[in-house]
Amino acid sequence: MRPDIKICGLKTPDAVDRALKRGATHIGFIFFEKSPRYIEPDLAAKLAEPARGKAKIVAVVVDPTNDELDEIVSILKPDMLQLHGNESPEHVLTIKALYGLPVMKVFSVRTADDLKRVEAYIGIADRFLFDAKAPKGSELPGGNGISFDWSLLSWLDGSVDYMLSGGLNKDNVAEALFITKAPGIDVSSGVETALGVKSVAKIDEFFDAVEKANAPMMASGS
Ligand SMILES: O=C(O)c1ccccc1N[C@@H]1O[C@H](COP(=O)(O)O)[C@@H](O)[C@H]1O
Repeated sequence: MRPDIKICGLKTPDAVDRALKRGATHIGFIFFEKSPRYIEPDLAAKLAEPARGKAKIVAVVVDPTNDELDEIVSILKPDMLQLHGNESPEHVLTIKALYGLPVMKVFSVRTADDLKRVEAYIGIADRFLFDAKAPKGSELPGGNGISFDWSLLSWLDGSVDYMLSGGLNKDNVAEALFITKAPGIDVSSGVETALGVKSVAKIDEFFDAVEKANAPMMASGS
């Protein structure tokens, strides 16, 4: 089965259109002001309109205040919140109770120990997202185009529903899927020509690579 595919950090109608045409299951908008992918909620709401009912609209936030969430949720009306900061299990529960939206909680991974934190969120977060740890000095908690050791995910309980992210691109996504069998994948900088600039050609190449990786094996010699 093809994994869920999230294209994140969208800022233009052509990139949204191409992601939807290629069958993205999720599209993400970044509400972290230091990011080159930051977007105002009202522009995100306009861009998201053609996606409603076709792909899940995901609002990506980092240790958000209730005021920030009030604004984003009321204007964008997302289908899901991606919590990309250090939100505690209690904070995740509070956010879910306040907004009634499913939450994808992000974990930054460098070693197997980083996966131990997941346990405290089981039954609380609706989905998990595993990203690489940001390099020292980076202002961005995500969107750094860096991968982690995908084999670490073999330590996860098989029932954990997650998306894999961090430095995925057309050249490595097949290997990432082969190693992890991830039920979902998420890409941002891997489909950009410059920081924050999405490329429809690169979006196409990414989907082509996933489809190729996912195609049934042809019986050799037949
Ligand atoms: O993309 C950003 O600028 C960003 C900012 C703040 C939090 C998350 C962000 N992006 C997320 O990072 C991962 C991986 O991105 P990449 O493919 O390695 O560039 C993805 O989940 C984005 O949602």
